[in-house]
Amino acid sequence: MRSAKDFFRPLAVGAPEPLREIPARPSRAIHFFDPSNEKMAAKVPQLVGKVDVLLGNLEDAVKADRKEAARAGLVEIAKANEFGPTQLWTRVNSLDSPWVLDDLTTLVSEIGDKLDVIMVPKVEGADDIHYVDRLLAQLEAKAGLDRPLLVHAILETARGVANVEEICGASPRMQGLSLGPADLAADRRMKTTRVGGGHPGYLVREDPVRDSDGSDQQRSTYQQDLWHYTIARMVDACAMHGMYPYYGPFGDIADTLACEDQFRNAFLLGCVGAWSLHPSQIEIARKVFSPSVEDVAHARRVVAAMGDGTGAVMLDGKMEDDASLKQCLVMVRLAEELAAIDPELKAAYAEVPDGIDA
Ligand SMILES: CC(=O)SCCNC(=O)CCNC(=O)[C@H](O)C(C)(C)COP(=O)(O)OP(=O)(O)OC[C@H]1O[C@@H](n2cnc3c(N)ncnc32)[C@H](O)[C@@H]1OP(=O)(O)O
Ligand SMILES: CC(=O)C(=O)O
Ligand SMILES: [Mg+2]
Repeated sequence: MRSAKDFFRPLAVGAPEPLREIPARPSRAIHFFDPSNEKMAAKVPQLVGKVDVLLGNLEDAVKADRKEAARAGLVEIAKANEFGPTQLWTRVNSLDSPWVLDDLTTLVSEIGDKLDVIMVPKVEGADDIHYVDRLLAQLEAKAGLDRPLLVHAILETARGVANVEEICGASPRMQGLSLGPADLAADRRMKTTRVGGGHPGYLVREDPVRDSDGSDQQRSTYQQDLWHYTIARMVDACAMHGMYPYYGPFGDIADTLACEDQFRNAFLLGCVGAWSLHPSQIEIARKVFSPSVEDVAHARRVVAAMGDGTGAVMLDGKMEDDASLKQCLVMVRLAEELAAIDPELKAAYAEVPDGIDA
């Protein structure tokens, strides 16, 4: 077992020092593209500055005979573009695949200075992260990188979910977690065939109500969220370890309304972003994972009303105190982070006064 004192020492001679804190960078949409798909790759330069994260996907959804083309395509795209405020991430192939070693070796040595985060699929425990951690340190040292690459794990097996806390605590590189609902459903033997989202059969029904004539009234049903348990576990594990949780993919591209609902549930529960698989989902994620102007206005009013941050006050008939202030500060800080990279939001949030009369 490593000592706590060793945790922030590089794992290879010459590798950059690990970060002590994961920077809170806006990442409302992690936009997936297949770098071997010419049409998608051609759209990447137009998306720079319009999406928080561009992710070159090398794993599932890239055909086996296109794996090398995807890897080479990502190297080409990274070298040919400046990404400004947009982060560049990749999803490498799974650790048991024949491609992942070349993915990591090539990407770190060729474009390690451009990449921000490496997403690792099907992470099952701390040992998977330890393997990637040491290998990245060796590759970073060899490439002469001056900042460490961060690691993001997808939770998509039952074992991964069972080990979520140890995965998050396995390395100071750990940036975040995403839900992998498709593989997770298969691994758990859930009886669904979708990529994320709900299911009409997963519901509760209200109790029977009998009319005075003895006939049964129509009983309402309420669809439940299949993913609530897993997302809640991810949120707690991430908060505990100073990392960021994300809803994963929503595969029904045409159902923009349900996509928005699913993303919003995740936002309200503590997630900072979701994946976009198609350009049409970028705006949904941007909207959902940016606090509303009204919420920011309310949060600022509470901050102003709470003065030194202690005690209790009444605002609009409701009690506010140290704890509700902390929630409001989460909202205000997120608004500030987003305003720093999003001029439209900056203008919208600026219209909201700081004072208690908003
Ligand atoms: C369970 C998981 O692992 S989820 C993560 C893995 N899956 C993915 O990454 C999927 C990524 N997305 C896709 O492959 C595609 O968006 C699909 C297959 C879902 C739909 O593709 P299409 O049928 O081509 O969609 P559509 O016809 O609406 O595309 C419109 C345009 O947007 C482009 N486009 C589609 N998706 C993307 C994308 N993710 N990024 C950039 N451009 C895209 C298309 O190439 C097309 O371009 P064109 O106007 O020049 O012809
Ligand atoms: C996101 C992903 O990889 C999955 O749902 O399987
Ligand atoms: Mg998967």
